[in-house]
Amino acid sequence: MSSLLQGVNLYLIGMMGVGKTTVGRLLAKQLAYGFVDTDDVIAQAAGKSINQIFDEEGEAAFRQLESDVLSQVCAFTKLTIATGGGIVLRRENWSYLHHGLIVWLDAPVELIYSRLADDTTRPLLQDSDPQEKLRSLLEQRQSLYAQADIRIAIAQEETPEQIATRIIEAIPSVLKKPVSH
Ligand SMILES: Nc1ncnc2c1ncn2[C@@H]1O[C@H](COP(=O)(O)OP(=O)(O)O)[C@@H](O)[C@H]1O
Ligand SMILES: O=C(O)C1=C[C@@H](OP(=O)(O)O)[C@@H](O)[C@H](O)C1
Ligand SMILES: [Mg+2]
Repeated sequence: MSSLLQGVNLYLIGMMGVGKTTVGRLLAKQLAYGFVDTDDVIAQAAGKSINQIFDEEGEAAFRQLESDVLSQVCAFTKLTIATGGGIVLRRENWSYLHHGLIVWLDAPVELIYSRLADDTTRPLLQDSDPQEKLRSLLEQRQSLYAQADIRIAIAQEETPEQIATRIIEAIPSVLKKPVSH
């Protein structure tokens, strides 16, 4: 698979809680790729948590940092990159994402909510009705996520290992060269 990919980066996109960070790390290992999580790079560079960045600088400043990180990582090859759920919002980010293969991890809001109900690290979910907030974020973003090269629909009870395997199995179908006439 690594030889088929020829070093092309894989970008995982999708809603918060869908498993981009968890699956991305496994996927990188399986492909002998490096692993980057854009949120981790942002937090390390800023010297504070994502919550603190949102609190102290606001979402717009976070989105700028996110674009800056993405523009830098896309210069490298052989990476699996777990993005933050909102990376799809800025048009300029798509020009970076399209340097590689874009994989959308798609799961129902109920599954995501069951994972994040007690989570305090997602500033956008610190809301009086987090499940409704997830619903409205997904509604705003669904058509953007759908621009990915590969969609992986995630069912309840699927392990991160099973999801990583399904991604690897889906790659050849999008790497096929078009038939020349
Ligand atoms: N396939 C899975 N099955 C069960 N729990 C999972 C799975 N993938 C991720 N999780 C858990 O869900 C939470 C969110 O996962 P994470 O990888 O941080 O998602 P994202 O990066 O998309 O926000 C974490 O607690 C993680 O351990
Ligand atoms: O959906 C979003 O807008 C966000 C998702 C988070 O990352 P994960 O998708 O890894 O949770 C993080 O970037 C920030 O809290 C904003
Ligand atoms: Mg993540």
